[in-house]
Amino acid sequence: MSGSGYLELNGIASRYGATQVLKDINLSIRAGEFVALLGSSGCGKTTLLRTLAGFNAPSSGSVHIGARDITHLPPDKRGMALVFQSYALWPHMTVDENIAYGLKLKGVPRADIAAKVSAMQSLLGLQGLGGRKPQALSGGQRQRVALGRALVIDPEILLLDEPLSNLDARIRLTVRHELRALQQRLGITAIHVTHDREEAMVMADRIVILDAGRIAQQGRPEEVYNRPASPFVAAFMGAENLLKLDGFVVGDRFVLSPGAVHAAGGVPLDGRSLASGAVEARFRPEAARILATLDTATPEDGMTFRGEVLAVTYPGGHWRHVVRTGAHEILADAPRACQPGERVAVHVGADALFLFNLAEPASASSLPASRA
Ligand SMILES: Nc1ncnc2c1ncn2[C@@H]1O[C@H](COP(=O)(O)OP(=O)(O)OP(=O)(O)O)[C@@H](O)[C@H]1O
Repeated sequence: MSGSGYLELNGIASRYGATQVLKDINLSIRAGEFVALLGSSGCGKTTLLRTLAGFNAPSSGSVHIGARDITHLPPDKRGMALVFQSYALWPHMTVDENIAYGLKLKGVPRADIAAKVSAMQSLLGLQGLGGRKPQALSGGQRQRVALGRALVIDPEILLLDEPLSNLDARIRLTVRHELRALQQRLGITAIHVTHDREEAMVMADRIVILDAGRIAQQGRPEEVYNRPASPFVAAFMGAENLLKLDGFVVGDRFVLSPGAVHAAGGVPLDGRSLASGAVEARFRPEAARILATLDTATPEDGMTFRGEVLAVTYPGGHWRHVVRTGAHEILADAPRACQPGERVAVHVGADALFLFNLAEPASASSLPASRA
């Protein structure tokens, strides 16, 4: 074991035939922690969860719970429960029977089963539904039955594989909070697979972002959101606007060189590892501020560029502008609508500007190959 966590994954690699899916995964999870595994489709989230559950054997590496090596233990001996996206309830069984299922398999006495099932139904707000079959339940109720079936066996670790993605948007928001509150109340360790950034942000103590089978970054939600460690994480966390710029390190600042459509600017280094040369600048649409007039003195902190509004939409709460700057297009949100054809200046503050060194220098006058 390498870390001091409760659940430890060391050097986990996994393959399907010749295809390597997980590469050198090292993860140390504390008891009672809620960890979200976040990543785009096919990056290996489910494979990692199945490896934890014991359904996939890793090709190398180990899994420990405390001092116990569980790498080769069968799923039913791991003290874990898995909840799927599809709920996987038995259609011919009632709610009571579905929840009781794992207890029956364990040979728990009937009277104890009845008491535990009833307690679980109270906990999950399923009272009065015990006699119904799954098809007579709403999606949210089915999801709670699936959770009840998982939790009733008192697992040490709860594994959740996109359990909310079949719920409609409104119920999903409620169940997110219910699930998180329940996990905290029971003090259970939870690992939750999702490709939904907001879901991971609001539910998890820690987010682990996977990219092509590797951990791209892990940290508290606000850390990965505000301090993305790579262009991939920045883009995945919503900073999809991309400009390529040049700059140089002066003392504790990275100074951005002026170009044909952007003014000089800069950011405090503040722990960023940046070298003089070409950089990729990423930022979120909501971080871009459309300045009142082109004559506004350009702030030194951050970056200001000129452009032309191409299109305006109203997604709710703000106006979203497509702005052409140089040969490229970015998205910028504003509380008021600018008109297509309007010439604007756009400012992005230093805090919201994520800079990463590029291998090759970019010309300051040729702004980025950005939005696909
Ligand atoms: N049984 C299998 N045999 C071969 N390849 C597989 C198998 N299961 C998954 N894969 C491949 O392994 C890769 C990772 O799959 P995995 O299901 O872990 O991804 P994921 O991140 O959970 O994706 P999604 O969000 O779409 O569910 C994918 O390229 C997938 O096609």
